[in-house]
Amino acid sequence: MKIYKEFLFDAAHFLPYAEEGHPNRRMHGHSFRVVVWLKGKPAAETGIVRHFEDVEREIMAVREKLDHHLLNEIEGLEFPTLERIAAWIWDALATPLPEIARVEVHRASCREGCIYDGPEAE
Ligand SMILES: Nc1nc2c(c(=O)[nH]1)N=C([C@H](O)[C@H](O)COP(=O)(O)OP(=O)(O)OP(=O)(O)O)CN2
Ligand SMILES: [Zn+2]
Repeated sequence: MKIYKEFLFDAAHFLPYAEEGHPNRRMHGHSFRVVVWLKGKPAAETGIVRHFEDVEREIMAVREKLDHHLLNEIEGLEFPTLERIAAWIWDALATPLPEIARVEVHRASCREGCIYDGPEAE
């Protein structure tokens, strides 16, 4: 069974590999919506896979590191594409939430997104 929790963040970034003069190379901002999925068997005694309070605490700690930051300045996000952001969030949550099964990062304004099912699914 899978459960999910969403969070939103806003951040600035630029894509250093873009051509000189390309808008992607200039610093700009986006609003992101992230969906974190956890997979497991609900415990017989509680009926839950993982308490949403635990999930909320961990994803808010991650959100704190991303929201209103320049993503390029964050270690591991020097090339802050949707793909890198999804993998970075996975890596940040994999230890505290080992039931993690998927990270979705959506950028609604561009109708774009990325789904990452972890390193073993690559
Ligand atoms: N595969 C990917 N390609 C691109 C990514 C990415 O993360 N993965 N990111 C970008 C840039 O972030 C770019 O800003 C997105 O550009 P674009 O789709 O042109 O959207 P806008 O910046 O115009 O969107 P707003 O509506 O202004 O938010 C490029 N490629
Ligand atoms: Zn961008």
